[in-house]
Amino acid sequence: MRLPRSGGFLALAGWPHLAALTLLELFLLVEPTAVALVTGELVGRLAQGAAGQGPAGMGTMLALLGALLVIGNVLRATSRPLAERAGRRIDAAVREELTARVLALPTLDRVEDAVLQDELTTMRSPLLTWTDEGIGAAAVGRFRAGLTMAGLVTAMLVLSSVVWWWGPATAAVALLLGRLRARRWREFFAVVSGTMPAALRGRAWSDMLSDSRDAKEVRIFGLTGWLERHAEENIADAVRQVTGARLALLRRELSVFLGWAVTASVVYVAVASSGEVSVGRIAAVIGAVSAMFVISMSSQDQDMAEAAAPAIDAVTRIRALAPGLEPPPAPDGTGEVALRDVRFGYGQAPVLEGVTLTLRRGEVIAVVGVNGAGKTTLAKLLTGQYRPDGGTVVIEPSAYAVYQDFNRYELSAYDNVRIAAPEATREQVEAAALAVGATELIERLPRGWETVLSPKYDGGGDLSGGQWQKIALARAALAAACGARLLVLDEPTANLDIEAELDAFDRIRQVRGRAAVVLISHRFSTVRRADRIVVLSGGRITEEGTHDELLAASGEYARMFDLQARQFKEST
Ligand SMILES: Nc1ncnc2c1ncn2[C@@H]1O[C@H](COP(=O)(O)OP(=O)(O)OP(=O)(O)O)[C@@H](O)[C@H]1O
Repeated sequence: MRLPRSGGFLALAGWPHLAALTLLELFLLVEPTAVALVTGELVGRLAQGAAGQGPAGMGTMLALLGALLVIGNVLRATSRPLAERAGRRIDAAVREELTARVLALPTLDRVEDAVLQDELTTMRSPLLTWTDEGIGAAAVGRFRAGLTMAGLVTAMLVLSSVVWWWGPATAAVALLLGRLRARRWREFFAVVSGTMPAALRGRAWSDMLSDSRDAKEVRIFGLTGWLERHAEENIADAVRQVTGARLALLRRELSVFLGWAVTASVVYVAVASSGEVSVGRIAAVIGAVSAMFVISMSSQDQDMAEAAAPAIDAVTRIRALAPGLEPPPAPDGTGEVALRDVRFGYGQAPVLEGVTLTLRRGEVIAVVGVNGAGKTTLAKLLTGQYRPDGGTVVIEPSAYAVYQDFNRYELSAYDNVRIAAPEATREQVEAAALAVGATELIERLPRGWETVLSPKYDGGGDLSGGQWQKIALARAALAAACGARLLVLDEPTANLDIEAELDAFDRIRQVRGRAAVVLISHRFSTVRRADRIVVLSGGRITEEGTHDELLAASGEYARMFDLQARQFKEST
């Protein structure tokens, strides 16, 4: 069942490559038998010469043999790079296709899907394929393995020219031993695949030892020994299983080789006792048996296909898992982004239920609620990263969001801001930084705007949590300046001190233009300045209004506000 699938991958190498590879491989497969035939003929004529009949046509035969050997060696040297190139082209095409498929997934929940992530890990894992180019190498390998049949047929014809049944009999043994060997390799790779989860777990543990993000806590809490123990436990178990399987494979390989030795010996004895007098034919038969042995046993290509089988299966499943979805509904021309009676949950239990919310252009809406109330989920629904389970969300296509865990790109400060609107001009980028008060901190960096924001780079710099948030706010300001109609700010100022947060909030208000701003924050000093405040509780919007209206209503908002105000007074 695997053949058509790898055949499908093969086409990705491109027809010119495949045609060149086919011609070259066919020549190389027929070449050992042709060399055997010409050598046999040459030896025969030499024997005739020794018998006094004169070495007729020796020059031509020698030239032919020389040409075969030279061309064979040149093409053999070309064959591997050509096959590798074809394999790499296939890998590149598969990567491109899968990346496009995952990027085309309209919602984040599909990308986060555990099954999809597992399949992607399996597909990429060099542990499975033992090479970075597994699928390509496998598809080309299987193709080359198919071509070996041509070599087998040629060698078979030579053997049958002496005694008709020798050819089919030897070829049958060759095929049988080849299949046996392939099955052993399949068993071996099944063991390797089985150890994948443990090996990946072990790698995850050991990655924590060297990952710079984890290094701080690993050292502070003295976790090195603990992590090493877990890494070793998982990896040692995987290595033990693979080593055992490898030893078993070696033993079985030996028996296959012995099988061949016996077959070759039988043919040689049969030739010797057949009364065949032509030295040339004897040499050709010996050459043909050797060629058959080489062809059926050098099945690395076949092995490669076995190794990559799980990766090929994973790609097939990813293709099935990640079909395109209908695009979300676009704004209906009223200029309003809206959630209507929305229901959403990550699993069985709903996180949001019956949520209806309309955002007006230029309005600042604050969303408040206790931890886990569903504020971030609401933000992700608004920007179309999740699809609701029920109700409708009208998505604003030109939205920009800054989440709590916004990306800290290992790029220059300039690119870290510009990334919000890659088409922005230098003036716009600098104006956005100025608007949120980030200019000074950027200009103080070792190379100013060109400083890479990562200490991993020579001349790179790092920023404090609050400074990073100013970069993220500059992105939002730039997006607004470049036409974003919706800004979602999910706790973008949590690391700023109160004064800096109020200042940042005022600045965002100033630059928002016609964009609606959704601000998620736990700080009521900022929240109270929003045009409208919604309270999320138990998955529903329980209160909605201005700060004064909500205080007057004496509901949950008023309670949370009082609590925070009291704490603030007590601490000052
Ligand atoms: N990717 C996810 N997969 C599964 N459950 C999730 C996921 N993200 C959030 N949740 C769950 O959904 C609920 C709402 O989470 P959400 O992050 O929206 O809350 P929040 O109000 O933003 O909380 P916080 O104030 O702590 O940031 C929580 O119970 C959380 O555990």
